[in-house]
Amino acid sequence: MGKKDKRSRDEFEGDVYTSNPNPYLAHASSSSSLASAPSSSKMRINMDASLPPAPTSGPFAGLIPGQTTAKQAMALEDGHANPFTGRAFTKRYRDILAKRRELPVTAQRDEFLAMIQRSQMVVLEGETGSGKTTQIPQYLLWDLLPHLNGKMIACTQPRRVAAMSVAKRVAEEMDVEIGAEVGYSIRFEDCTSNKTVLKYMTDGMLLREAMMDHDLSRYAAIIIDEAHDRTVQTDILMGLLKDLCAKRRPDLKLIVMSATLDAEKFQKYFNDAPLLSVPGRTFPVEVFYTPKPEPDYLEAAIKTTMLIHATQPPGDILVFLTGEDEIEDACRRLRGEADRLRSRAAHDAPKPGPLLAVPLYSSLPPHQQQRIFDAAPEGGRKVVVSTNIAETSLTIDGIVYVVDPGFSKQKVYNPRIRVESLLVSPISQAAARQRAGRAGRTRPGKCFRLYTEESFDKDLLPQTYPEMLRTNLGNIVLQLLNLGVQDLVHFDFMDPPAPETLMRALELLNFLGAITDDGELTRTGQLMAEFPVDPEFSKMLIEAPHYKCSMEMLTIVAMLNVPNVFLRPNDRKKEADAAKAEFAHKDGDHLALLNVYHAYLHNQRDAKWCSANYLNPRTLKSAENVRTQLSRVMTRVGLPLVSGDASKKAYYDQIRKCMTSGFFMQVARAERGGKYTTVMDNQTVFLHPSTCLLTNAEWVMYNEFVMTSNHYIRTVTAIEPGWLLDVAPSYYDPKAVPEGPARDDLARIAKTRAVAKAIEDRKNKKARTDEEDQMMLEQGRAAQKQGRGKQERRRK
Ligand SMILES: Nc1ncnc2c1ncn2[C@@H]1O[C@H](COP(=O)(O)OP(=O)(O)OP(=O)(O)O)[C@@H](O)[C@H]1O
Repeated sequence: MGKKDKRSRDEFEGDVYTSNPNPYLAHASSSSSLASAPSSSKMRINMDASLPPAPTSGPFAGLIPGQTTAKQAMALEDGHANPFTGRAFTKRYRDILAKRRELPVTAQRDEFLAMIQRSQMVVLEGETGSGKTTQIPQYLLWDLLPHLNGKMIACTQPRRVAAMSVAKRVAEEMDVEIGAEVGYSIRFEDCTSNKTVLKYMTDGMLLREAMMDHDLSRYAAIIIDEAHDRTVQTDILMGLLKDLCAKRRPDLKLIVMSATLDAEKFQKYFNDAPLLSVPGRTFPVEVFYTPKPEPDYLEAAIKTTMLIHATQPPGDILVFLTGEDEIEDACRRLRGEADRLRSRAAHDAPKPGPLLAVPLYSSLPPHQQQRIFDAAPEGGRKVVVSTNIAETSLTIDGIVYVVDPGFSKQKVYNPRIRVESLLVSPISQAAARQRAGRAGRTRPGKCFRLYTEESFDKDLLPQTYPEMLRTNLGNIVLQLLNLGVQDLVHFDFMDPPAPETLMRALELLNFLGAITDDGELTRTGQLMAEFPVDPEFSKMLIEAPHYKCSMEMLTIVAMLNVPNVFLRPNDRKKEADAAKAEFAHKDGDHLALLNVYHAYLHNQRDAKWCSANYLNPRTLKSAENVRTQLSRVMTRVGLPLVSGDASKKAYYDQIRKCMTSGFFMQVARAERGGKYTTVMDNQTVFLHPSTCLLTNAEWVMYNEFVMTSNHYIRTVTAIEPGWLLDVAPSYYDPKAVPEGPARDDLARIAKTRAVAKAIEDRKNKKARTDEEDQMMLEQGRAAQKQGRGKQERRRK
């Protein structure tokens, strides 16, 4: 038994600590713990009221939370039985354990523990594959033993697929069932139980939990992984947790893990927290560059992949592309090329093996994403073609080759014209290193960069530009307000967003009725924050019962929150367009989406029916899933699920009007020559060629602004300008609208309405006066009659 251990034993058995070097226990008040101590003198007493007494028997006997040494923990890991389950360790566990002990991070287990036992916050920087994501949470688990006080350890990931797959790996490493001691939580899926002590989750899920419980009291420690990714959610979590640690949870441990050399910036942000650098990686990765720039990265990626397949020793391939359509297209082409290669192989030459091409992108349902872990075909190869969601934390066993064209789709936001778009842009050097790091995890690897070395050095930014600085903040501001952060201007952002972007977000929320003029969250705002979608969509859902179209709005919002359902293969564009026209609605694309969804259900979700109609069955399935989740939120917050009468003329008007209540800021008016002008920002735009709109609508609302050589508006529906005055009277006060035909129209409608109202008022007033005259007349007659009656009676 170690020295520390012996001392703890002596002090714990029936007595109170007198001196405690552990900051985890340091803030405890002795009187409170004494008062709550059981009378038995044999009971161990812990000074921290938030921690239960450490056990005197069983596998964890003698371990004091926050004081465990690596040696003690490793002795338990090496033991006969799993201390968590009581079951004997399996052979597979021991095999994996041997490999884990070879990871670079193992050498620094003691150093890490000493740091986290001394300091509330630690920044950890390590090479890809050094063991951060899988090992550090387990080190903490053995140290804090959070199960002893019913708390958990959380490890956040920017991406769902990583949270799920790492949790599964760690459950295997700990020899427990996934969902029991080790679990994961991602949007729309919670795989945890009351046994869970280590939870991998997306940063977005932890933020949602923080809305319910501002102190995150269920957690003993939180690890923010892949902090260098700098997603908006990660940045907000860092700000919130920093504040929480300082003000309300001195007992909470916080570890921020990053793969890059930017660790100093994190260290500084976290009040000069100690830094642990983990050098070294698992296996070497050889990097190759192209001698000259490639004119078409997609073609180059396919060519390189086929070349590897035809000439390189066994091993699977991971190819990075930018989006769903491109990936599906590449998978089809790779399958075709591989088949051709096999059929063309000379009789006497060795035949290249079969090739399994698997796509990976965020909108694929989770079970389909899991296909990337399928084994390669016998004697052949697996190629995973993925967006940058495979860039971090993922280990796909068998990947030896990485093909990196150097691009990804990135958000860009222009607050001046309030347009957010996804643009294919060059990745950063840090992202390129991450990509290369997907090889060399379970054996040595090779990375083929489809750009020159000079380009890597000179053209790629060292770090990924924080998402916070290039995104629309509407949803984030709503979340922060719901988390109780009132002073957004002074919120401790690592990189504060541009004031104009923040102002635009506040303006949007104010016009949507989510916040007051003083920036306080309204009841509508609180309801809006419950929905995991952009504020315009949640506003539509909240307004839906008023327009008697909750069911329709759920469908439309769900369909707009999944990728495009319409397929349009290059060689069958005409047929695909004809199939799409069958679903068209004269008033626009949103109603066409409603038609598609109804037809999908009517045809029993049949995949064959989908492909005959050029619809993507996977996307429709996702839409159904999103719709279910949203309808659960509506029910939970008490919004009635009502529907109108589709045979009535007003039915579609009500739906369009409800959509306008959310998207009134995205409206354009027709000009001559098929052009439109956005009403408030005066941008000239065209209807996207994909539109189903069949009328020459003068006024339209749109969902997306697409920037190419021309500016297009996509997913468009005809609206009445008068609705704008109904749903957003102050935004569309004609005085606030820029001069031009739109303003003239609105002013004319406002004036006509004012005149009509005046006439109505006068009519009402006249009706009132006539009514009053009539009443007085009748009263007079009655009085006369009464008077005559009296006279007669008197006469008699
Ligand atoms: N599912 C798995 N199958 C086989 N080996 C795995 C698996 N997951 C992890 N490993 C092994 O553990 C090593 C460390 O993985 P881990 O995810 O902890 O690294 P990391 O330092 O967090 O890297 P990164 O920052 O790139 O995610 C891998 O390189 C690999 O050898």
